[in-house]
Amino acid sequence: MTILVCGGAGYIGSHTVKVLTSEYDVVILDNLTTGYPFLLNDKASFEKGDLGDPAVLDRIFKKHNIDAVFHFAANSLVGESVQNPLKYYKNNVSATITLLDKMVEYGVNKFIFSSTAATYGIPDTDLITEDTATNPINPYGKSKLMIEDILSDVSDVHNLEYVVLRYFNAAGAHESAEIGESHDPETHLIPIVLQHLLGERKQISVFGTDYDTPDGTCVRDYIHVTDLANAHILAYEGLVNKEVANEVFNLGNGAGYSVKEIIEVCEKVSGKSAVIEYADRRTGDPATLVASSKKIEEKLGWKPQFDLEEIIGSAWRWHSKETK
Ligand SMILES: NC(=O)c1ccc[n+]([C@@H]2O[C@H](COP(=O)([O-])OP(=O)(O)OC[C@H]3O[C@@H](n4cnc5c(N)ncnc54)[C@H](O)[C@@H]3O)[C@@H](O)[C@H]2O)c1
Ligand SMILES: O=c1ccn([C@@H]2O[C@H](COP(=O)(O)OP(=O)(O)O[C@H]3O[C@H](CO)[C@H](O)[C@H](O)[C@H]3O)[C@@H](O)[C@H]2O)c(=O)[nH]1
Repeated sequence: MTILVCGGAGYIGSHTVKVLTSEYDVVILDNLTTGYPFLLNDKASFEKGDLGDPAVLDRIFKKHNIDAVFHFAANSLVGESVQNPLKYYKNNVSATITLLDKMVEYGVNKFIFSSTAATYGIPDTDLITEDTATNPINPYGKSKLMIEDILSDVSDVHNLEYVVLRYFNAAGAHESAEIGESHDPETHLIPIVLQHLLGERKQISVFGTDYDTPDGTCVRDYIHVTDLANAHILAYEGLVNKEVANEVFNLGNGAGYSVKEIIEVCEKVSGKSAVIEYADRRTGDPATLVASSKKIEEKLGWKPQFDLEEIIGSAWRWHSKETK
């Protein structure tokens, strides 16, 4: 079995490739716009190119006997998506349509799609299930929901089966500390706090202290990147074994932690104290986003293996190594 991983030189894609290569042949397609050569895996073939380019896809589908596509490649900065919506609709929607078109043409009929909690917008519940209404409030979340809708329509008339995985807050690094989270600019809380504790940033800003949460700061559901990687493999095997088809699943730990709590755990793990600036709210941040992942537990037996301290511990080992 050969799996094409679009975006395999990025954060979550590279961790999934690491798990996948123990059992499957892997081809990575990446244009290295936000991914890095050092995240590429020696055991996988690498095709440099853009998934919006039909000629690149022709080359790959002719050269490799692809059985399934895992699609991580996207732009995913919420603020940037508001400033530059066309970039998001072009890369996240248009390029994905090109990919789906070529999959249909070449008869590649299994697809695992990276979606996001941002599809829910500002939900009116504290525990989000897949039945919670989707109401994205920025072009990034909208672009992901558009692909979810397109997948549903395409699978009605073509031989294409898919699983949509809506990740909550991906965090942590591989246990080897060989790969970990690398974004430039980094906007995610945990790497920012750890980079500060390693002396790379003067201070950290807490965006908003007046939310309707126990300590006034935003609550999120942090999920280890290896747990996300494992969910992809279960989803793929579920498609192959006909246990699931054309389903949407949340992926989170089911526990919410506030920004203040995250900083405290980072301080505990690192043994260092943070310099904190309390700042205004960041536009578009919902107060609380916590996932119910009961559906994927019941249908595919997925269960997260890592708790918050393990997530932050693995990230700390990665960032400490990266800083040396
Ligand atoms: N990081 C999170 O917390 C999070 C949460 C929810 C959803 N997601 C989704 O998960 C996926 C992976 O996120 P990540 O944090 O690993 O991002 P990332 O930026 O590290 O990885 C994306 C990869 O895709 C590549 N890429 C982008 N556009 C491409 C194109 N047109 N052609 C070829 N390659 C292209 C980039 O070079 C990069 O290697 C994204 O789809 C993102 O929207 C991430
Ligand atoms: O320097 C910082 C960075 C973040 N935060 C806060 O920490 C929380 C988590 O922020 P992140 O940026 O780490 O994560 P988000 O919850 O904003 O983003 C996650 O969910 C989004 C959808 O809601 C996207 O899917 C995104 O890729 C994913 O990481 C938020 O309340 C944010 O305001 C700070 O206080 N200071």
